[in-house]
Amino acid sequence: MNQFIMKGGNPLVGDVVISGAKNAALGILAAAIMTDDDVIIENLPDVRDINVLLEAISEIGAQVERIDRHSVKINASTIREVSVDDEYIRKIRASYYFIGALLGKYKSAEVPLPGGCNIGSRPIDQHLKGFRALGAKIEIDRGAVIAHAIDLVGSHIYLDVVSVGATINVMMAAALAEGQTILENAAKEPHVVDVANFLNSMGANIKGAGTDIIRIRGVRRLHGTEYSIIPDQIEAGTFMCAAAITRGDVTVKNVIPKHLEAISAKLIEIGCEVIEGDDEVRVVGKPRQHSTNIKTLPYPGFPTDMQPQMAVTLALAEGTSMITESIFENRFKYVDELSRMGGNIKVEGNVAVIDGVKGFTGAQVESPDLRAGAALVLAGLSAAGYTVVDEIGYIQRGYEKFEEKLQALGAHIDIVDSEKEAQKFRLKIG
Ligand SMILES: CC(=O)N[C@H]1[C@@H](OP(=O)(O)OP(=O)(O)OC[C@H]2O[C@@H](n3ccc(=O)[nH]c3=O)[C@H](O)[C@@H]2O)O[C@H](CO)[C@@H](O)[C@@H]1O
Ligand SMILES: C=C(OP(=O)(O)O)C(=O)O
Repeated sequence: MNQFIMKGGNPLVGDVVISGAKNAALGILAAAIMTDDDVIIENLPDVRDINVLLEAISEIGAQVERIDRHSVKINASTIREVSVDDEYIRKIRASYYFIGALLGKYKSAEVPLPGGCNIGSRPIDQHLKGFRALGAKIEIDRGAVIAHAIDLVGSHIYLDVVSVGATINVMMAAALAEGQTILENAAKEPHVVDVANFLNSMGANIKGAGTDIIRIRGVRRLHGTEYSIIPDQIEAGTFMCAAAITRGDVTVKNVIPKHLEAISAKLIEIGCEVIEGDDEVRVVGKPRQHSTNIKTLPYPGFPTDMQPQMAVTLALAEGTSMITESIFENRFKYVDELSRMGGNIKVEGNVAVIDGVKGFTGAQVESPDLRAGAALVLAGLSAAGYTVVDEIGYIQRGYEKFEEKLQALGAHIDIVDSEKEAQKFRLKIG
């Protein structure tokens, strides 16, 4: 029963080095099985979802060699089966990337329907529509997607909704199809571009990633590569909000400031100082921060994965803010937990109306999902007294050594697994 325990009130001050992007790494690791050569991947975040995916890659017969905590060598020439399944892989979202990767390479895949955070209904109809357009036969049988093709042939595919997962998945399968695929209404997220760059470094011919039309000319085979993953936009944004929430002064390092523009713009709007460098962004929180309105949108809009952290920031700003969640309908589950700490947020449909309060008070709360959990930790860091956040497994799916990075910025936070340890923490902090 691991929990985060923290005593709030310290402004966070200092530098934090951002890890590799989880959501890019998940696509890249799956794509790494599309060649029989060695693939070396660097700047992998050491988080649970990545470790689950690596385990699954090794279970289907590929060789996975850890070079160090953040690098891995994969050789998939020994893959013996195209059926991926275990109790952990069912729980993560990115298991769906095995469909595109295996279908592209072996023209056959059997993968359980994906899990991931329970943030709304998360269909994969657009992924399947794309695979079918490439010539695959798809069935859903006993909770698994079963996909087969004699040959994959390039096609013109229009995605009905902008989907990160469908864009990456179809791009992977099309990379080894015959002829050209044109993917319209594609997602433009930095991780889509990173997976495309990775595939191109393996010999794929993908043009236009980062725009809404991606052209993929299929190649016969992909070769080995060495590739370093981009920094995590959402981890960086989370620490930027931590600076604002605690009225601190934090420089997030090893980032691509362009990827953070939507977040920086909102922090500037509420009165924070945001100073961009080449590969760092410094956020200086101000005693008086004010309200604003936000609508989550596909990139370059404001990311849904930053919505809870920004809501906590606005919950401590003067005035009334509105957040419209337009991607996932069930992403306000932190609201009840935050109200235990004194937050004043009302949700109607996909809109949260946030009345700023002067401060939070510590409480015992439960993390409902990954980003909501991180947001509650940020709330606890500003709250008077002690806060305990339960169900931290969600948070560990996507944040590497969250407590250590926060401690280095001066936060009083730790992980404890018993009341005795919690008591020890309280005695130490006083
Ligand atoms: C592992 C990973 O990278 N997860 C990210 C990915 O999730 P995920 O890939 O699940 O999200 P999508 O971009 O696919 O979903 C966007 C919207 O499209 C809808 N949709 C999606 C696919 C489909 O076939 N049909 C359909 O209707 C979804 O319900 C949602 O409303 O992008 C989300 C949006 O940036 C992020 O919140 C997640 O962190
Ligand atoms: C929602 C997220 O992850 P997943 O899609 O894996 O559930 C996330 O990274 O915020």
